[in-house]
Amino acid sequence: MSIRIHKLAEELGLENKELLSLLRERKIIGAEVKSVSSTVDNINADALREEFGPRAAAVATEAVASPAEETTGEGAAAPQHPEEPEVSRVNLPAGVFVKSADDIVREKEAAAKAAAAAKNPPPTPVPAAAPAARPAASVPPPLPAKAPPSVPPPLPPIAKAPPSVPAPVSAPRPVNAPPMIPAPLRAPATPPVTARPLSAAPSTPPPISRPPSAPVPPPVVSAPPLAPAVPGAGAIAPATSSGEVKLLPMKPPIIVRDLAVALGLKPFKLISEVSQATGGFAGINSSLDEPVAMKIAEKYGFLLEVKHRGEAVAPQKVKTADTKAKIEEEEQKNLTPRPPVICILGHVDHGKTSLLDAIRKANVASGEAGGITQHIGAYQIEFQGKKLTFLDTPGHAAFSKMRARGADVTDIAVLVVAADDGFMPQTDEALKHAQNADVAIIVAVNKMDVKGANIEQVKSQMQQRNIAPEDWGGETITVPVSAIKGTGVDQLLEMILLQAEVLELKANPKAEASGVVIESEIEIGRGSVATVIVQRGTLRVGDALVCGQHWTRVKALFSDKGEQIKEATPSTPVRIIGWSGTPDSGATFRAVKNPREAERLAEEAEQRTRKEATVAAAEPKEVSVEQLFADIAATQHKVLKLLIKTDVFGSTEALRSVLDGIKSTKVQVEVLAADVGLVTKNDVLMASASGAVIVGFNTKLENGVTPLAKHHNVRIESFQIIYELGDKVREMMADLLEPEQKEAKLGAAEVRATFPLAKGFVAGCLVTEGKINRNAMSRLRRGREVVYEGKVDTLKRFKDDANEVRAGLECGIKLDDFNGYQIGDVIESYEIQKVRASL
Ligand SMILES: Nc1nc2c(ncn2[C@@H]2O[C@H](COP(=O)(O)OP(=O)(O)OP(=O)(O)O)[C@@H](O)[C@H]2O)c(=O)[nH]1
Repeated sequence: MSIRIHKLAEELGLENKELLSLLRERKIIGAEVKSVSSTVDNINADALREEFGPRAAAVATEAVASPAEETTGEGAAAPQHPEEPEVSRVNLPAGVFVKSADDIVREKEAAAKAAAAAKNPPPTPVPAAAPAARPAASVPPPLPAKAPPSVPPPLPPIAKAPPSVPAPVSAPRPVNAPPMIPAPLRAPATPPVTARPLSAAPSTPPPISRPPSAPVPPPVVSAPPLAPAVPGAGAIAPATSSGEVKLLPMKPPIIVRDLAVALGLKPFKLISEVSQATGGFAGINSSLDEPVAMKIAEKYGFLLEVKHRGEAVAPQKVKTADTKAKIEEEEQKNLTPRPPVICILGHVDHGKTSLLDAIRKANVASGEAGGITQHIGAYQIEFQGKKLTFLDTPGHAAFSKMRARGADVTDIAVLVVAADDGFMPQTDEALKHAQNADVAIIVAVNKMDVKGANIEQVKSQMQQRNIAPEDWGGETITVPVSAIKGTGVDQLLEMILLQAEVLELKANPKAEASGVVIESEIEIGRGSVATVIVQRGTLRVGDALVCGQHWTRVKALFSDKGEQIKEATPSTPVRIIGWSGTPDSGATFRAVKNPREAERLAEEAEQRTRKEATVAAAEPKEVSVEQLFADIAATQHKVLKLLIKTDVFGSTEALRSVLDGIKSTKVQVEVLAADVGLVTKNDVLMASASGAVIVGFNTKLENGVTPLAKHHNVRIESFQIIYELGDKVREMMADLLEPEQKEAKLGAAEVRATFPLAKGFVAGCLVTEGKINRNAMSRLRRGREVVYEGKVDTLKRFKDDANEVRAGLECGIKLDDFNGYQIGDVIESYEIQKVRASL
C-alpha cells in the first residue's frame, strides 16, 4: 500500500514541494521523482506521520478553528483564551500563522538553552525539549545553529545485529522506533520571523538542510534509512560494519533487485545508477557486472564483497593441503631403494643389442630379423646381488620417438659409441634425448676389439659435446667395452651401480601401483599384452588398472623371463595380459579401486579424446589462398592407400615414421588403418573395398587370406626389415604415376659421301657408334645444329636392304624424303623408352 505525495503533504501539513525535497533528501524517493502524484509506501508515510504528528494535529485543530481566529494574528497553535481582550485584527493572507510575543520569547529561551546545550551537551538527548517547542504548523522545524553531536537517536547498531537475524541489510526499523530523521531536525532552532509565510521564504535556508557546523553524521553512512524487509534476502548475507564503510557480502550473480535491497535503494533508483554507470539499460532482474555493482555500492558507502563459489571452500582447501602433507609424509616414510632403470642408446649397429646380450648372457641379436632391434624390450638382471632393469631401445632412426620415450622412464642412459665409428647422427640424437630427460649419462665405448678402434677420438668428441670424460677432467663416466668379447662389461655394470647409488633411487612399494607402458601388442591366445615398468607401488594380480582409454583387471603377470609372477615391485619390468585394447607405448597406467572404476575412467578418457577430436575438427580453420591451391592440387594427387599390420605397437609407429619420411609432390601415402596382429580376411575385404595395399610387418597371414586376396585382387606385401618396406612403398608409389619417356641413343653414323638416286639422294655413311636401325628415330646434325629429324626410311648395306648396321660398317642411309646431306653430317639414331616416374 502506498499514498500519493500530495495527499501525504496535505496530511502532514507540508507544502508539496517541501515534502518532495524532504523525501528526496532522505532518499525515500529518487531525485528524478518530480511529480507529487508519485507515491510513497506506507511504512515511510507512517513514519512521517508519526514524526509530523503534532503539526498534523495542529493543522487539524486549525482546520476546525473559527475564521475569526485566523484573522486575530494569534499563533495558530496557541491556545485560545476567551477571557483575553480582543486585539485589533489584521488581514493576513490565508494560511499564514502569526506567533504571539510570548511564543517568541519562549522560543528564544529555548534557542538559548539549545545553544548552551550544544556547547556543553547534556547527557540526555534533546528530544525532551522538543515538545516545548511549538513549531509553526506548516513550517518544517528549522535546524538548530549548533546541533549537539549526541543528538541523533540511537539506531539499532548494525554491526551488533545477531548473526541469526535473516539478512536485513540495514537495521530494521520498528514501527515505534525513533523518528527516521535525526533529532536536531526536530529541535527548535533560531526563532523564525514573526510572520513567515512558508511559501514566501525563498531566502531562508531550506528547513531540513543542515548548517555546515552541525556535525550530524549522514544517516546513509550509519545505516541506510528505512531499509525495508528484504525480499529474497536469504541470498544476501547481512552487511557488517567495517569502520566507515560497510562490508556487503553477496554471492554472484548480482541481481539489480537484490543489490537495491541490500543498498536500501529503490530498484528504479539503482537502475538509473546502472544506466549512468554503464550507459546501457538494466532491468530489475538483470545481473550486474561485478565492477559496476562495486562502484555503485561504493557510492552508497558499501564495500561489496563478491563471494565466489570457489572461495567458500577455502577451509576445505586448507584441509586438502593438510591431507596432502600427510600423504607426502607417509610417502617419505615408506620410501625404499629401488633398482635403477637403464636405457641403452646409440647409433644403429654400434652394438646396443650385443652389449645388452653380453650383459644378460643371452643371444638376442642373432635372432633378430635383419639384425635390427625392432621394439623396446625390458629386462632385469642381477649383478653383485643388486637388480638392474634394462630397456633395449631400437637403433634405427624410425624408432627415434620410441627412443625418446625410453629415455623418459630411465634413470641412467648408457650411450653406446662404436670405438671405430665415433659419434654418429643418431648418437647425437640419443644424447639429446638423454639430456632432455635429465638422466645420468654413462658412455660405453664399444667394439674396442676391432682394428681402428680409437677411444681417444671418442673422448675428444665427448669433450666437444660438453660431456667430457672423467679422465679428461669432466664428469662423464666412460667405459671401454667389447660386447662381442665380453670385456669391460663388468666394469660397466659396476659403474652403473655406482651411479645408481649416487642417485639414491627410491620408491614407495606400499602405494597404489603406477608406471609406464613400454610396449604393447596382441598375442595370439592372450589378447592385448603390454610390457610395463612399475614406477611406484606394487602391482599385483587382480589389480584394476587404467591407462588412457584402456583398462584391465590384471589376470596374469609375467616376468621378463616369461615366468608367471604374483606381484611386481618398483622398477620391475612386467608383462600384463588382458587389456581392453593395446595401450600406447609411453602411456602411464595406474591402479584404481576396482575394475568398474577402471572401466569408467577409461570410458571417460575415450569420450574426452573423441570430444577433443570433434571440437578440433569443427573449429573453423583459416585457409590461405596458397593452402587452398595446395589442397586443390592435393585432390589431384595420386594416392597410395595402405593397410598396415604389425607385430607390436612400436613397429606401427616406426612404420608410420618411415612412411612420413617418404616425401613426394606427386603421390601421397594414405594409411587407412594401422593395427597390431595377423593379416585377417577382414583386412582383405577392407583393402578390396578401398583399393588399398596390405603391408604386413613381422606378422603372418591368417588362414585363407592368400586365396581371398587373389580373388579380390588385393596386393599383400610382407616385410621383416624396415628398410625394405620403405623401398617397396616408394616403388608402389612411383608405379601409380604415368611412366616418364626417356630418349635412349642407339648409335651414330657419319656421312662420308652422297649418291644421287633416281629420286633424291642417299648418304653413304660409316656407323661410328652403336648401331643404326631401319625405321629408328634419327636426327641429322650439322655441327651443333639439328638439320633434320625423322625416321631411317632406307638402310642399305651395299645393294641390299638391311635392318641393322653396327659400328665400324659402311651403309647407305636415307631419312624419309630428306635429300640435303653434306659430307661431315652426323646421323644419330635413338629410341624412346618408358621408365618409371620419379616421385
Ligand atoms: N667386433 C665387434 N663387433 C661388435 C661388437 N658389438 C657389436 N658388434 C657387431 O655389430 C653389429 C651390430 O650389433 P647390434 O648389437 O645388432 O647393434 P645395435 O646397435 O643393437 O643395432 P640395431 O639393433 O640395428 O640398433 C653386429 O654384427 C655385432 O656382431 C663388438 O664389441 N665388437
